[in-house]
This record gives sequence, structure tokens and C-alpha cells, in this order.
Amino acid sequence: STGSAAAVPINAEFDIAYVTPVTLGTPPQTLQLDFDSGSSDLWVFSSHLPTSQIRGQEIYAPNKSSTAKLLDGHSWSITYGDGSGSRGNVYTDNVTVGGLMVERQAIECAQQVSSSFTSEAHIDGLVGLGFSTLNTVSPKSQLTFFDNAKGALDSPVFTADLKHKQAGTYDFGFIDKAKYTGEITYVPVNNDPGYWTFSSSGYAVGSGNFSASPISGIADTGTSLIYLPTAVVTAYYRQVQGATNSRSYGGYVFPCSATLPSFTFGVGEARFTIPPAYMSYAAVTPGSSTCFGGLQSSNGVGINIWGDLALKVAFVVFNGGTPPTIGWAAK
Ligand SMILES: Cc1ccc(-c2noc([C@H]3C[C@@H](O)CN3)n2)cc1F
Repeated sequence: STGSAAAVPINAEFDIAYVTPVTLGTPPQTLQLDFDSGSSDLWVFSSHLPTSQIRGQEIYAPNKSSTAKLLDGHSWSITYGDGSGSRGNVYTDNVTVGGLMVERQAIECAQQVSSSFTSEAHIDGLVGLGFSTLNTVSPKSQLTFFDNAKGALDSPVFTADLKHKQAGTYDFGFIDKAKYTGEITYVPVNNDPGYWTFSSSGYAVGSGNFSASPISGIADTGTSLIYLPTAVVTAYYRQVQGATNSRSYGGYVFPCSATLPSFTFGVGEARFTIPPAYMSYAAVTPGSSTCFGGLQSSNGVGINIWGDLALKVAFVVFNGGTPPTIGWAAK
């Protein structure tokens, strides 16, 4: 079997996150969920949430689904990199993504969400695509949608074809040759911490020399930006007039009028270049002439993260075979 579904940016201005339609239960309830290769819980805004915590999101109501079953005595609680989080109880039900159905998928129903989820009206929940070792359900941890689907897939893979300010796709079970050019460069994945962790072969700032130093980091579809070691980040912003590392804004900012260099990163012998236009993320506040950079330091994060800003310049294969690998191709 295979599946293919759209990854739609939630904001027209800049690519904060992407959502994908997912149908749950019988009759089908469709929610817009954020596919996140950096976590491993499938959770949704639900009928168990206080209405004060719901602001425009779609909800999943298990008691309206004839195929929903309570996973008795189980609960979950998760916190994301930015400190946001949610918790609740667990049902199993049919989950369909782009024509691919998993029966008895654990659907984690929110009973509480943090304010940043309440204020993000376009995200009705998350689909974790990390390794199932990261799943937070207790007392028995649950499998991700990908792990549940894997055995039935034509090939044990999913691919991300994210795009700048336009809809891309997540494919399951096949590699669509029409979505990339040239060869796919596969590199090993160290899934010890549960993430799609791989080693980049180095970087270059603008037209400068390529610095061939390995950078271990995670491929994270749920993170908007790129978070790398200070040496990389300072080398980049040294080339940006007026750039400063702002404590108040929580990262590198610069005058929106500044000329930005491109940023190139390596995967094996392959090279991927993020154009200057993508490297300015957004004005720090609407209408401000100060802009927030797409490349930020991973100092405060603890791990290096290749988020959407890096993923959107490539076609990426998350190979869940044995051993797992990750493949990057131009497009
Ligand atoms: C409001 C909101 C907050 C965070 C996230 C979020 N989703 O994925 C991630 C990254 C960080 C790491 O934890 C795993 N992947 N962060 C989504 C939201 F809608």
C-alpha cells in the first residue's frame, strides 16, 4: 500500500509549519495535523478539551466514532522544544492519510493544551513521525502511524517534499521519481535518541569556501528554522550588516533591508543551497524593519536541528528499513 497527502503552509507570509488533512474514525472526522519527524505522538484537539482551550481548531470526538475504542487506563503528556505541550487520554481508531489507512492507531486525545497550541488555530494536533521509542503514552507506549503502516507499505519509507510558501507532499510507501532530480544521497541515521539524527558533511556561507566539518543534527519537519553550532551561525551573520544576537528577540536579528548571503549545507558529497530570500524568516513584530533570521544558534536547544527551512530545498527520504537511513536529493 501507499499514501500521498498535501503539506500545506499554515501561514501565507512565512512557513511556520505545514498541516496535512487526516481522517479519523467512522464516519470520518477530518483534522489538519502537523506532521512532526521530531516527535512520536499522534495527538489531537478533542471533545475532552475545555472549550476555553479551543480557538478555531477542529476536534476529534471519539464518542461520535463507531470504531473508536478507549485504551483504558492509558494517558500521555508531551512537551515540545519551545516549551509548549499537551496531555490527555488515549483511544484507538482508524486513521487515514492520503488513502493509506491504519486500523487501531493510538489517537491521543487532548484534555489540556498549552496556550501556544490554543492560539495556533490552524493546527488541530500532531502526527509524530519520529521513532516510536519517543512515544509518551503510559503505561504501554504506542506505535507511530508510520510504524503501524510500515509492514503493509510497498517500501518502508516516507518522503517529505516541503515547499516555500506553497503546498508540498508527504508520501508513504514509495519514492516518487517525479519529485526530485539527480541522485538521492543516503547517509546513516543514529536513531538512539529516537530522532532522525544524521551527520551533515559541512557548510558554506554565500560564495565562501565549503567548511568540511561534520555536523550531527536531526531532520525535524515540525521545526520551522535551522539551529546549528555557534561557529556556523557567527560565520553566517558576520556577512550580514547590522546583524545582532538579540536577547530580547531570542536570536539573531538584522535590518530587513540587509543583503543576506545564501547558506549551503552538505549531505555526503551533495550540496543544498538555501537562497537568501529564504534566510530572512519574518519581521520580529508585524511591520517592524527588524527581521528574525532563519538560521539560529543551537546553543540553547541542546541538539542541532535541520527544520523546514533546510528540508524545503530538498526531497527527503526517511527510510525506516533496517538499518534506518535518510536520503537527500535536489529538486
Ligand atoms: C504551537 C506549537 C508548538 C510546537 C510545535 C512543534 N511541533 O514539532 C515541534 C518540533 C520541536 C521538537 O519538540 C519536535 N519537533 N514543535 C507545534 C506547534 F503547533
